[in-house]
Amino acid sequence: IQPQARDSDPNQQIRHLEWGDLNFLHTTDNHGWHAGHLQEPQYSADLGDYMSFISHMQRIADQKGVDLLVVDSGDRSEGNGLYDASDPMGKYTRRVLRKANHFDLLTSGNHELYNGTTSLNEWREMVPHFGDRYLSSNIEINATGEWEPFANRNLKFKTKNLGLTISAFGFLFDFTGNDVNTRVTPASQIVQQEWFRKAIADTEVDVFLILCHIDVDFLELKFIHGAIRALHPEVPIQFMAGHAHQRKFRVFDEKCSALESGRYCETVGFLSLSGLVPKDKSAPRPRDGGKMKTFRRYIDYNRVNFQHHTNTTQETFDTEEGLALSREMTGYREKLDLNRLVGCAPQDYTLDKSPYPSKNNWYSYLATTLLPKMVLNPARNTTPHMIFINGGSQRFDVFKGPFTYDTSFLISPFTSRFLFARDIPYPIASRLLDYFLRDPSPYAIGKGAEEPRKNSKDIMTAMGETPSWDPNYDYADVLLGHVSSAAKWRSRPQQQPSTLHNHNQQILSPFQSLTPDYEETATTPNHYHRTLGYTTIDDHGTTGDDTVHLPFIKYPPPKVLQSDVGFTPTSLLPPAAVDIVFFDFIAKNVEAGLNTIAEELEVERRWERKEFERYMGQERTLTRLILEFVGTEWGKECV
Ligand SMILES: O=c1ccn([C@@H]2O[C@H](COP(=O)(O)O)[C@@H](O)[C@H]2O)c(=O)[nH]1
Repeated sequence: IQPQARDSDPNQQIRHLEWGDLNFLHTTDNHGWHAGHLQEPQYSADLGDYMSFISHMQRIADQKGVDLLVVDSGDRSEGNGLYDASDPMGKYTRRVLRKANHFDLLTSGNHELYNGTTSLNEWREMVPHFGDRYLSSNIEINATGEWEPFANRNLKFKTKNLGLTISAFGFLFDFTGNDVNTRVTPASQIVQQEWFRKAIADTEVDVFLILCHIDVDFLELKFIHGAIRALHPEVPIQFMAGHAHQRKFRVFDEKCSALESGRYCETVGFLSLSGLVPKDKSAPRPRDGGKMKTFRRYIDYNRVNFQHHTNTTQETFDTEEGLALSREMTGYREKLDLNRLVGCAPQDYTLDKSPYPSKNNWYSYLATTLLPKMVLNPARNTTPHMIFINGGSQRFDVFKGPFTYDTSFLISPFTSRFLFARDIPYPIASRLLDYFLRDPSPYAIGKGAEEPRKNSKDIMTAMGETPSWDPNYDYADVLLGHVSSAAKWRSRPQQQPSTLHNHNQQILSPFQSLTPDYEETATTPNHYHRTLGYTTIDDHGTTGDDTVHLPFIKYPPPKVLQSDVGFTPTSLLPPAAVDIVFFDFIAKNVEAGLNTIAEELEVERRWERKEFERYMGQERTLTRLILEFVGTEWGKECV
């Protein structure tokens, strides 16, 4: 744990783990948070603590004679000062991850590929270090003038204790925002390639393991599942998924499920498979033969929970390696000056725990206060303008109290530049937001619904080209929006709110009456403390989270926010034209939006991206602007 962080409340109710034959610890979308959450005790463990946890879990697995695999689904990059403040970015993050060397298997996310230097450094430093264990079945890189697989496409191996034969792959969703030095082949095409079909034709495999940076509800998983199931109706398939920044678990069939383990070092996913029978007759027989069973649990990322699950104490938990790694990260954080106090946030500003717009919402604060004050171009300041920011550019809540140099990266890590399109006729400009809201491009974080998904034509083509395609699949549910059994849980009959009480005998709000943990709440002994946290509902029901929490309400964040400067949009006399100011990250969307609207309004003018100009200097990133704003506007007396 880092010196500035605090341990979580030790008096919370924690659900246990059920070990199986093959067990997993899974992380995803850590985005550089390896030093832990300094302002949130519930997620305050760091990578050193996680290493100690892994070594105890490994000991338990060995004592039980079962297997444990530690896997990561990518997006280790971007989103925390430890990653973003170094030059080159990620220098220290990659170093500590190599030193920890704790992954049995890992793969890449989209954030390893947005920036060409990031993908090159990942390929140069991480891929050779992890060797065969770094899996990437659908990414290629051109680092030497030739395209080559980014990492190992498939790994077949036997587990240490039970000798289970695993065939593992690594997939990224159909991502298109990567730099030109990488290319991503859609999973629907990979499943038809010779090498993949040969690999899955293997009849010795006990478990197909698909490590992927793909949300459990994305169509890509159905393609992979369908391709394997067509050859192996009975062999277990396990997806270890990522990207949506949520805790999710989805059942595909009796022997196939997908676990997604949240984000930002808030969650370690635990999954166990029991009832596995190795095809290799010389392998030891697992004790618990019989029907296959899958168990999942989302562990809150803190030392108290890690100790609970390993039956250790403050005195017996830490390993030498874990402590050394924590110290090393403390040193890097000091070197990067991450703890420097910049100002004091006067209140909490949240991305999705308060409605947009409202006074506690960070996007609202940006739109009304910060952007108009900080996004400046002396030559154009007197021209009325609209500033557009994609919602996904803002990554984390601001907490009341110390705002450090590190915080600026947690909130807004990207280096996008401000561009502008000058003198856009108001009738066109005023329709842009509506265009963005209708556009399926990804403007927000990990939202499946917003990624450009396949249409029915693509699916029919793929089905036609794949003779062994499983005709029993209901593809319509993907096209219409998947309704998993979680929805059934949500809609099951609830007790009347007026009869509900929490453990302190306070009447719960109607919203809380919807919380899945209520049944347990009613029987929870009074001495347990409840903190706000995850109360996940998934395909196995309502008890996936290891810590029994009170729920927080989540509101939809804006896909794109608009800040109007120098005019009042409701005025009867709007300006004839305005400047449109935006991040270069959405330049192509602005171009498409302007042209689509112009066409709709039968205006002849068309715009090209090369006409867009710099609104501010290259170094004036939003991260910098936030730092300057906080430093001058918020004061340094934290109460
Ligand atoms: O340079 C960038 C890169 C990404 N974004 C935003 O992030 C999301 C994707 O993040 P995930 O963690 O993979 O969900 C993308 O949709 C953008 O909204 C950005 O703003 N700038």
